[in-house]
Amino acid sequence: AEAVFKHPWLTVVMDDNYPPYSFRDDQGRLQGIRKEIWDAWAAHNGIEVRVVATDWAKALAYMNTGQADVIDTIFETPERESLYTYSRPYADIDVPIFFHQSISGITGAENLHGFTVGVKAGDACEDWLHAHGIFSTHDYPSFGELVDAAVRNDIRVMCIDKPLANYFLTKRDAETHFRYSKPLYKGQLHWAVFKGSESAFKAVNRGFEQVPQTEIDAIEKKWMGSPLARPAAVIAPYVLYAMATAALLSFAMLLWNRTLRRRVALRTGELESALQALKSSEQHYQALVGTSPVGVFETDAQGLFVFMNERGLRMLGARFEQLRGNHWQHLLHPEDRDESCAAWGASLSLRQVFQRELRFERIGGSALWVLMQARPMDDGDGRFSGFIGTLTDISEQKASEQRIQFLAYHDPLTGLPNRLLIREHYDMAVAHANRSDLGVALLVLDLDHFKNINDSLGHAVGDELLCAVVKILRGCVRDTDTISRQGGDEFLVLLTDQHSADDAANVAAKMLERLSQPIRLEHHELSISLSIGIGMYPTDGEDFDTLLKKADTAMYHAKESGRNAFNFFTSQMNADATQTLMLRSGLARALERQEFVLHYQPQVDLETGRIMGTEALLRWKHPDLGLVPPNRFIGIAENSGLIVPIGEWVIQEACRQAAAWYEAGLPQLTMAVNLSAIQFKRGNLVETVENALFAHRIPAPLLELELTESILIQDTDNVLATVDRLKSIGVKLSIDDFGTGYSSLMYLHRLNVDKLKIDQSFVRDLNDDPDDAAIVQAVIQMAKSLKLRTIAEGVENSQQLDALRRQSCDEVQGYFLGHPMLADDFARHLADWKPLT
Ligand SMILES: Nc1nc2c(ncn2[C@@H]2O[C@@H]3COP(=O)(O)O[C@H]4[C@@H](O)[C@H](n5cnc6c(=O)[nH]c(N)nc65)O[C@@H]4COP(=O)(O)O[C@H]3[C@H]2O)c(=O)[nH]1
Repeated sequence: AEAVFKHPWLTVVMDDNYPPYSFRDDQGRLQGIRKEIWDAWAAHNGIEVRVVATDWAKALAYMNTGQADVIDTIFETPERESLYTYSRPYADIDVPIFFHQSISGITGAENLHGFTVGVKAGDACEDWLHAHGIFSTHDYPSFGELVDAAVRNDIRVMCIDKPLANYFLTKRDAETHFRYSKPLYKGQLHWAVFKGSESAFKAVNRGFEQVPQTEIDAIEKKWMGSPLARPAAVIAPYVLYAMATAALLSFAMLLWNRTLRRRVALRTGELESALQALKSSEQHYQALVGTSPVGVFETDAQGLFVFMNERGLRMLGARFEQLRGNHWQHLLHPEDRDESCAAWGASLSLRQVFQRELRFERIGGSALWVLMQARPMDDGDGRFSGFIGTLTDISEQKASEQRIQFLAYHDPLTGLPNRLLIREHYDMAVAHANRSDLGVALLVLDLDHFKNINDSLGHAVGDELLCAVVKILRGCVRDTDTISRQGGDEFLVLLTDQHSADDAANVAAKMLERLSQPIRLEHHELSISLSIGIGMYPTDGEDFDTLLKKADTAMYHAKESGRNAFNFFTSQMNADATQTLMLRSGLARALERQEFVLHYQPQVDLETGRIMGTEALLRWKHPDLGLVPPNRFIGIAENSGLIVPIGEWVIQEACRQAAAWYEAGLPQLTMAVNLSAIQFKRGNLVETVENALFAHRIPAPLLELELTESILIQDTDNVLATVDRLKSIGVKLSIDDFGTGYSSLMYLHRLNVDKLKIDQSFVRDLNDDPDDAAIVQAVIQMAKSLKLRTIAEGVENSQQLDALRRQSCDEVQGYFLGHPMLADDFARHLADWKPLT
């Protein structure tokens, strides 16, 4: 040994602060396992061992400067590997991070960033931390001081060998203030010699072989209570508790782990089979939806389509790209939109199933009837997530329903409404007539001798004829009227908006006239006539059945009176209608037959009291009816357009008469002539007037044209233009019946007229009705402010005349001053006239 070692003794250097292996007691004496083991080594080998126990850094320095043969209580680290040859380890040491209990979550080096880690200077842990990227370390000269700093809270984290920490913390009664992580690494305690001192190494090893194991075990047991292989046993009882708890915990953990694993396995199995079930149910669902005979769709919470199966797409004639992101309500047929949207809104707010028959508009625009059923869905958290539903095509069902409905209300042969439907239409027409103060006519039509055609030519020809008749009848009525077939050869016709019985008579006459032409069928040409009975609402009855009965009676009268005729139920109407017919047919030839004549009514200037003008009033000397007043035929003439040539004749004749009077030596008079609205629309009014004035050399200002308000309210721009042209010729213009219309005031400032004619309805009660008096007064004042003259018509007595004079009316006209009379009579009237005083 002496040759092997530097001296005749063995120098062993070690840490003096590494309990329980090596440390100093309160008196400063060296104590611990390693000291006693080296004592035993010395005793068994007869070689002195000088143990130099000191601060670890110094111990290293002592060794490295060659002052010791052996260094003990040393850990093997990579840095030291090249320096020493190590003995087999004699103890396993955990090196964890100890941290203050207020800190949580430190499990290893990865959590140490941001902390200053306390270490003992030169300790292997420092090397380890640096190697693992932790450089914020703070060195303490000894483990004791490191622990003291931690107990003082100077540092809160320290890296320290577990036995040491336990030893110092227990000594300082601070073990419960700290927790520790799992070991950063496990250190192993060795003794070592310098590399190259193999002989020394062997000698020391051989020396240990001399020491019986029992003795070594005894030493360790003395300091630790159990051999060193169980290092924790050395330390205070709490460590035992901790270890027991840890053991229990790890057992519990194991058990829990195992249970957990089993549970996970079980759950995984469950999930896998659920997934499998889901996959197959998804496939089922896909197959079901794909082959479903109904449309299946899904919307999101906003009502936008997110899915539609093939069938649904085919029904709608769409590709899904055309629907995606579209609100389903955009597809609704406009007529169904409002109600369907309201019903949808209600289902949504009540979270109820939506079910409704409605129409969609296909992509091409055609209508599709569907039964739509949709169920609101939620997203599992109770939030509405959209609708899922079906669309069943019910177009065929609807078509047959409509067909049944149609047949319930229509005649299958002609497609005309039957009696049920015309009855409904009647109620609507009556309601409308009441609102607009008009009448309704119900006509019963029966084809004369239709039975003969059926019997001789067969039912097929009869049917063909009926359809042809319907076509002709349709051409005689307006769209708002209704033609209905009652069966056989009988029809009903409902005429709406009837101003008078004349309207109905006109239609009936038109029907008779049109049907008087032969009807061409496929193989035959047939002549047929009609008998028509007319009932008027409200004159003849108010309810449908009463009116129908009366129209029926009237129809039989028409048949009795020789067929091919129409008949009103009321005798007066019959008479009127007959007369209208006569007038209509006679009017066309009245001009050429020179049946018209003008009567003249004087107009008196109230300032002078003289007759200064006359109004030409048309009369028709009917060969059968005698003298017909204009109110009976002007309307018919206007309807037929005959008013244009008749009106032209009036202007010519009035001018001719004015010239004749002038030539006969009568004073110059203004000649007032009435114009019809139709003359403004058709015909060349301005030219007519120019021609007449020119032909008879009448100064234009002597001709006064009377316009009615009805002229002024239609086609205003044209009327205004014509009025302007007439004015530019120089003729005078007056507004007839002023005050009876409603728009006259509006036109007054735009129309360049000369005179207002106060309607006789205001004059009639001038002295009895204060309202009329006020109106007359107002019209006169307004006219004055507009610099227009006024003439009051219908003056029948002196009281009216006086009142008008008091109100400063300019002119008067009426029976009191002279009835309308023939030209010769007028000339005499004029000659006999005594100016008013
Ligand atoms: N109760 C009563 N009536 C009086 C009195 N003085 C005159 N009359 C009547 O009142 C009507 C005045 O003519 P109007 O307002 O232009 O109303 C005229 C005019 O609008 C129209 N009319 C007459 N002649 C023509 C014409 O040549 N062409 C056009 N388009 N319409 C004409 O026929 C309407 C009726 O003419 P007439 O039957 O001649 O009826 C005339 C006249 O006979 C009176 O003191 N008391």
